[in-house]
Amino acid sequence: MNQFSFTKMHGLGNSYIYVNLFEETLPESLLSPLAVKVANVNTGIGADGMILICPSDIAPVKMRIFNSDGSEGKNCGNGLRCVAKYVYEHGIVQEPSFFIETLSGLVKAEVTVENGIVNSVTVDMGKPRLQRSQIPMAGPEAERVVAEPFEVDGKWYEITAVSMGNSHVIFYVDDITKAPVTTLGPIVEKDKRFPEGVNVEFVEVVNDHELHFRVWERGSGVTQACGTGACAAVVASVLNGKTARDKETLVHLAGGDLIITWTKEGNVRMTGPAETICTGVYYY
Ligand SMILES: N[C@@H](CCC[C@H](N)C(=O)O)C(=O)O
Repeated sequence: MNQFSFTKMHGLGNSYIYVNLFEETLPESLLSPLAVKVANVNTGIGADGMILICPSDIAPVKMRIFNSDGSEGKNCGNGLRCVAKYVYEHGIVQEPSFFIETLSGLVKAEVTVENGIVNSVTVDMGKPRLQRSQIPMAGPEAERVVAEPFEVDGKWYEITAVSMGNSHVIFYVDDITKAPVTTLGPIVEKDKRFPEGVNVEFVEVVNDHELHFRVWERGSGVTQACGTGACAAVVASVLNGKTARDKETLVHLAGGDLIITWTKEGNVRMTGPAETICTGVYYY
């Protein structure tokens, strides 16, 4: 029987099984099936997926994220904060500010430390990608998708699409408690107009610096929080004239709050917590 050591961590209830590939070796062909297995709440450990903390040629560390259905995501905001906490607390990095490589590029993390423990992380998530071809979404390539009419099963909605390295589509709702997360979410996730699938977010605007947010994640379904999704929601809200650019926006997710700013320089900064739940050994 094979085995590996893991750490289960979460950012606002968005939990993953973290495997330190500085110390462990996992065959590439098993990564996707292992993510499905460890994520299973009955027969595995139980989580929204699996995240690998890997050596990198261009940064001190690289993150790879697998959703609970085994698909590989290109970015993960809550995962980045947890990876930052892990590598700092395990001495893989010594400075409080460092780069992390993702499948969609480099991001910069800054950890806030108290008595050797990281309790908050700010990640400069880089610039949102707004052209339709960058989402990617079917239609005229160079255009942005902002308040665009979108039909599902004979009903019309307005959508805004944003890539934070991974793809997001935002629907505005009047009352977040009535958002059709589990009904519209899975249909839109697999809609053919999004050839790579999409993370589906529902947003209620509270005021020009505060949003309520719920998510149906590509490959994982309902989660308590999605960091890249919250960043995309803030960008979408600026594009739709609902919140202000270069001003902190408080995003209320099911699992807690994130502070996000789309700066005038163009980058999106996200600040929030990262927590360790437990460590253990998984047998497969
Ligand atoms: N929970 C994440 C995003 C995880 C990946 C996503 N489901 C995808 O496939 O793009 C976050 O915190 O950003």
